[in-house]
Amino acid sequence: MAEIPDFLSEEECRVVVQLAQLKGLTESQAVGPGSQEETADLLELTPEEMFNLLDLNQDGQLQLQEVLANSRTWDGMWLTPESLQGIYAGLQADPDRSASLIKILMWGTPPLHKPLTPLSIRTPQTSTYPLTPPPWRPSAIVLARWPAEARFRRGKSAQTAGHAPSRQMSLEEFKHLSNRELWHLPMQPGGRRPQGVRNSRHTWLYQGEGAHHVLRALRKRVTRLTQLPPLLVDLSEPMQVVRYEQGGHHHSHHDSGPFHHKAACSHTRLAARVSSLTETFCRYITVLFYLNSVEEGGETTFPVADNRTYNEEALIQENVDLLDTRKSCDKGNLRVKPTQGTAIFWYNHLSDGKGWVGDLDEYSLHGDCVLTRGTKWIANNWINIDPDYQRQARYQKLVSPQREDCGDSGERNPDQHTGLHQDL
Ligand SMILES: O=C(O)CCC(=O)C(=O)O
Ligand SMILES: [Fe+2]
Repeated sequence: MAEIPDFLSEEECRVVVQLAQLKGLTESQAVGPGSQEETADLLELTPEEMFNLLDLNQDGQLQLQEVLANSRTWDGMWLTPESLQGIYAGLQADPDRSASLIKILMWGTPPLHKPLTPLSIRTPQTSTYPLTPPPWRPSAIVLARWPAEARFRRGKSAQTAGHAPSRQMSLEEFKHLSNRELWHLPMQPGGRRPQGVRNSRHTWLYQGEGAHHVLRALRKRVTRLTQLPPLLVDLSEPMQVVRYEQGGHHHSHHDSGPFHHKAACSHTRLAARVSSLTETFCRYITVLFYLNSVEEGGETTFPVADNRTYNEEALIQENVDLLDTRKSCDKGNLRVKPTQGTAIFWYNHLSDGKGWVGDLDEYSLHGDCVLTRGTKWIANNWINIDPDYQRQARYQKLVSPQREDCGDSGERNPDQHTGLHQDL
């Protein structure tokens, strides 16, 4: 991780904050105190419409697999194929796990998934991409309730094929899950409403042609900082601006997902020409700007930075959960105090050794400590690169054929990409 003081001027910070306010900020995570009813109201879908959306093969029955395939949850979390398989197996073996599953699927916060460590849920993402379709939200609940409901029949086709019996649900059965039930959220112990992975508001600011000159200048500066080809930076996500109020926090997470050939990257999904079960953000680099100096709390924490080994189990030990930034920020290895104009940046992936993006760097785990006084404004610039070189190349070709001369599109031998990856 590198810290760069005065990466932005005071004036630039002010402009970015104002542009974000002008655009309007939305709740970063809808699951949170008081949000349940509001979200239910927002979703204007009849049970038929919802069923139809979930019924991917349009056979008039909802297979468990179809619900799993739509298991995108709040806060943009996607489950890895391994996790899905684990959940699938877990559901069939032990229906009583449904209560914990609700927690995982709804929040994905490590403190809440403790009872389910064998399932190895490890893909909490940071934020909802602007295009996230709301209809997927209830699917997590449907899935969570799946084993608990007595109404499900066993899938005939799976049985006759000699596989483990799979359950499926008809529209009539689906309708029995009333709207209230669909939106049911379990309380935390003590009757408290659930706390989200993240407690903030955010918006997205486009930085391409026609955007405010400050935003465009920042994009250019990020290009110079990362020394990546401009096209890669230009084709990345827009700038995300986040505002935390007092009490705001963001539990520790990875900005990018672990790489699976079976999973598509959100940004190259359309070009991937594969129907994949899961999708993940592929964010090679994070550049985070502090837009104001924070009065108290709100540090960015890197709980395992510089650790010699990374062990997921060791993150949660003896009542200390290093991932819970509400409780354990003081136990992490590295904390950065937000200072206006400072940028920090880090790689979320390792090199594949051939000059391209490799595995997720688990040490890039980070979060935001609770803001104890004042307001905190930050902005994120994520540089998206698909660890699958051919998919990235296809994507670039598809979205910017006129820019092939930039030297980063077209089919090339992946072994030849020396110079693109910047090692720490
Ligand atoms: O607010 C911070 O300091 C960290 C934010 C973060 O990690 C994110 O938005 O992904
Ligand atoms: Fe993050």
